[in-house]
Amino acid sequence: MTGRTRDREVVAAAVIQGRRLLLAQRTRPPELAGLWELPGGKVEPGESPADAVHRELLEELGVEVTVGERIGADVPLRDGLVLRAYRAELIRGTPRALDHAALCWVDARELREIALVGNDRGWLPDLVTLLGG
Ligand SMILES: Nc1nc2c([nH]c(=O)n2[C@H]2C[C@H](O)[C@@H](COP(=O)(O)OP(=O)(O)OP(=O)(O)O)O2)c(=O)[nH]1
Repeated sequence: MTGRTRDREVVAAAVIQGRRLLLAQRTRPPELAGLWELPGGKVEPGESPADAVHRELLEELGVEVTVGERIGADVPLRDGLVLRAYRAELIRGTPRALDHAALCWVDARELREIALVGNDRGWLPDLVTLLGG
């Protein structure tokens, strides 16, 4: 196959309030079900990463956010996808698990102990720092 000039991006949002980070528990696919992630999803064609964070959090959590700076390193995924994390700040609504099994707010200590999806584990030091841990 030829013609792919850029990796397609998956955005993941670090929503922090006080000293806690919002995590969402995946329901699918089976190998990821039960593990915790930063909410987000694939950037659609023609969409900016910030627009994708905004759309995904509205769809998945029913909230509006403003999107901030990048966090941590790029994580290469399969099929030419690259996973990137961004800070996001809640501006309207209370997060609800519309597309996840559950949500939780974790502090730095809880974050180190929770079962994150494998691809997100490299962000732990960056996230812990943001939480003041
Ligand atoms: N949203 C999100 N996806 C992640 C994270 N870590 C990680 O490896 N992934 C992977 C899981 C999936 O293979 C892919 C994103 O899938 P998704 O199911 O959240 O995205 P989407 O809503 O656009 O999915 P779809 O309906 O098109 O399948 O990235 C993370 O922290 N957040």
